[in-house]
Amino acid sequence: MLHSWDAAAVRAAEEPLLTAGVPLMARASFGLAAHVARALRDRRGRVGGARAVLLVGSGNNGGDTLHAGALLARRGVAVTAVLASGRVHGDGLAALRAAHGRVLTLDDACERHGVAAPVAAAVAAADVVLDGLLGIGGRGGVRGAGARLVDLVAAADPRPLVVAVDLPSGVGVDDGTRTGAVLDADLTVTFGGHKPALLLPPASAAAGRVELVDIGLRLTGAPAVARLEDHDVVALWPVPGRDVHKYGRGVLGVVTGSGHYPGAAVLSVAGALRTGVGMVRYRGSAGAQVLAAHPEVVEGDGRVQAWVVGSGVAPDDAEQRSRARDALAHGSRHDEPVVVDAGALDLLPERVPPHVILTPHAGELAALLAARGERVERADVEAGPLAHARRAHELTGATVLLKGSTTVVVGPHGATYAQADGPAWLATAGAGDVLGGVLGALLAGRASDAVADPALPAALAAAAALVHGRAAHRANPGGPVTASDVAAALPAVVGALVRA
Ligand SMILES: NC(=O)C1=CN([C@@H]2O[C@H](COP(=O)(O)OP(=O)(O)OC[C@H]3O[C@@H](n4cnc5c(N)ncnc54)[C@H](O)[C@@H]3O)[C@@H](O)[C@H]2O)[C@@H](O)CC1
Ligand SMILES: Nc1ncnc2c1ncn2[C@@H]1O[C@H](COP(=O)(O)OP(=O)(O)O)[C@@H](O)[C@H]1O
Ligand SMILES: [K+]
Repeated sequence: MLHSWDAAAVRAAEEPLLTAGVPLMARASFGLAAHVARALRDRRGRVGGARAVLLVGSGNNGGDTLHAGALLARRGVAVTAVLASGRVHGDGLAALRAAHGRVLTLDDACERHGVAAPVAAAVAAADVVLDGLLGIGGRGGVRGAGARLVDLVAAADPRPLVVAVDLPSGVGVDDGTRTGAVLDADLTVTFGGHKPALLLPPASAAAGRVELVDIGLRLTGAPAVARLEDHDVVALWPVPGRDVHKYGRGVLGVVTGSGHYPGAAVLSVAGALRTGVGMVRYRGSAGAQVLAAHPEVVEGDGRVQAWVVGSGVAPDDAEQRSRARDALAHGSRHDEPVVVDAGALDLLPERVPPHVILTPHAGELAALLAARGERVERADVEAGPLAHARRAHELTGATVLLKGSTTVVVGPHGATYAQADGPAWLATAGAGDVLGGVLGALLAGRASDAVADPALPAALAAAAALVHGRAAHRANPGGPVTASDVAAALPAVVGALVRA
């Protein structure tokens, strides 16, 4: 599992080490210089003779950058530091000057007249640019001279390699927001531990590849945001024991699809069956289509361990909405986890337990919040997925899985995941219906655990997103997929993950 820690946790871990005189900045800058040197070697065959530009802000992030620049200068790199502030890290600046690095400043005249010619020339000639404007001390986006530097580098042609120091400057460190100018990096070299912005959308898209430099921090306690990796899945998966029978594996009740959208029922059932479940009981108006596609499904009432409701349930299908409402009420009152998707999100009671899991996309989450009196539009959710998923969790009590290119999951006790496992090809109609089925199958298999441990539904939701994304890759590596292809790829993905 990949963990990330917020700025306060990182500072708390740094403090005793700094008091004890541990040279954290030397460790950070040494690791940074080593990664930059490797990237230069990969790109141009050798380190010596390369040209580097350092964008240097007023804090320790700029200090790391200046020290790394000094190390690179001693390896034969022509280093130019551009100081975006009149006040920069003194030791770092002295180290760079001692290593014969060049230093350019953006004085007041430049502030008024744009970026000075020597700066523009240095950026145009650079093989690599190190973004050390702001680190975990950044508040709001990059402003002033720094913002002009960001624009200058972003427009450079050919584009130099961009390395973000600790994290891309100006992103919301703890919430993953992106305000103002942000320089998209090819590589981020982060110190001590990942920061939430490196996992959370939309900021995570600016980080590029992320390398972690161990500077000896002891980061303990719960991470701010986690990301499941393949090897985490097996511990969460309801792998059947030798003597299990179908009812013991879990029965999933599915109330999805409608006259308008029978395909959603077929796809949600496909997701569940191919993830592995003892039995699917289908209730609803698309029974004929479901049975034609999946003869193993049982239609009608009967005992279930978990539910999936809402995918493809049309607003004017009163009968199917009433079934979904009943299932939701029953599941939230009893020990039956419920996945609530699409057409059932507006049927949610005021408060529900965390074994009710909402699976909206950004537009649906905005509508859910707006129905609860929040002034939110889809664009707001996209700009701050974590904050809005959290708000929905606080308002409803439900675990919230917010779909997107990176899927964000929020549950109780701070359980937070950000999964980025699927290709962009997965943005296709019906893919969300398959995901609902995957999650439903997992919950049916672990129903009593998911009720007993309020944080488990969030972990299972993250596992469902991981498997769903992997299945999209496997269905057609590097190319287009249909939702049916994704479902068809699930058994092999699950098999590979639980055998590993
Ligand atoms: N404390 C240490 O010894 C270590 C710190 N490290 C580095 O230090 C960084 C944190 O350093 P700092 O706490 O000095 O903070 P930063 O370097 O992130 O920046 C803080 C400075 O930027 C200014 N600032 C904040 N928001 C701004 C904005 N939007 N526009 C323009 N200026 C803004 C502040 O007034 C302050 O002067 C980490 O990200 C990491 O790179 C690492 O070297 C590890 C060790
Ligand atoms: N750009 C993207 N990259 C990767 N996955 C994506 C992207 N956009 C959407 N997805 C995923 O595709 C699925 C789309 O679901 P959804 O929007 O509910 O579609 P539908 O309602 O048609 O099934 C979700 O699992 C979502 O996380
Ligand atoms: K930075």
